[in-house]
Amino acid sequence: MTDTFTLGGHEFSSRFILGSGKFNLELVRAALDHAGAQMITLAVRRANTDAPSILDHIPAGITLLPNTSGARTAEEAVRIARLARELGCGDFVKVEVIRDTKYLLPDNQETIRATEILAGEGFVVLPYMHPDLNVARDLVGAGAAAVMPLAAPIGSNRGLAAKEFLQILIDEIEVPIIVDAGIGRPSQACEAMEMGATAIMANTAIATASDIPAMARAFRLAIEAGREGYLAGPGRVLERGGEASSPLTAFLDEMGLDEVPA
Ligand SMILES: CC(=O)[C@@H](O)[C@H](O)COP(=O)(O)O
Repeated sequence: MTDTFTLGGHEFSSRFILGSGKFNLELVRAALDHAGAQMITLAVRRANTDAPSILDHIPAGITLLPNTSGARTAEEAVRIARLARELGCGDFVKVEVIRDTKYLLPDNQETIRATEILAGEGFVVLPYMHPDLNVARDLVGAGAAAVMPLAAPIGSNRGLAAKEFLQILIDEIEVPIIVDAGIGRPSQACEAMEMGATAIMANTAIATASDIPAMARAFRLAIEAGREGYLAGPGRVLERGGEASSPLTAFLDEMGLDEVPA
């Protein structure tokens, strides 16, 4: 049975999504051919101005995820999302509302407002958010199809800085959790998947690698390994100072023996 997840009625088997902060054709090709991406984000402001458009290089069958990057308020995000739809980019939208220009952290409150309006207009809304349980619940209540909490600031390659809070969302929120931003290494993507994330969005880690196709492939393998590890149900971890055990101890216990017979 294939292990898939569904967003807005579309089924995805790939759990890697290419982000669009740094965008070029080599990266798009690597994401498709080596990372197996089935969804690629697109900054609408670029789709609107680039000549030739990056849109010409995304094959049919790949789901476009236009984002609202550049928006500083809910209203601006809504306007960008509507423009994306008019440009023929489909009904998916990644809501990004960012007022802070230093750390590029999302404005959770404006993101909730934009999500509510766009979900009401029939968009499949995937909001980029700072990982906060109350906000995630509000986003689900506002109609989000998934939530996209950051792992660390965008473009930082710093990994799972928000790990504790991501785990709370994974444990408590019923829509897919797509860990976005800051994932810098395949091992970090693997760890997020082992924690139970639904999928990973990454951009900078691959875009800034020395060998882009090789890093794209490494991400695919890491995400698949993490997912398999999660599904396999990782074994328990002993508390520090806990009693160590080995297969031999268990065997001796079963035999009712304290030590190996002479
Ligand atoms: C919010 C945003 O722009 C992200 O989608 C970004 O594209 C991915 O983050 P990284 O560049 O840190 O991987």
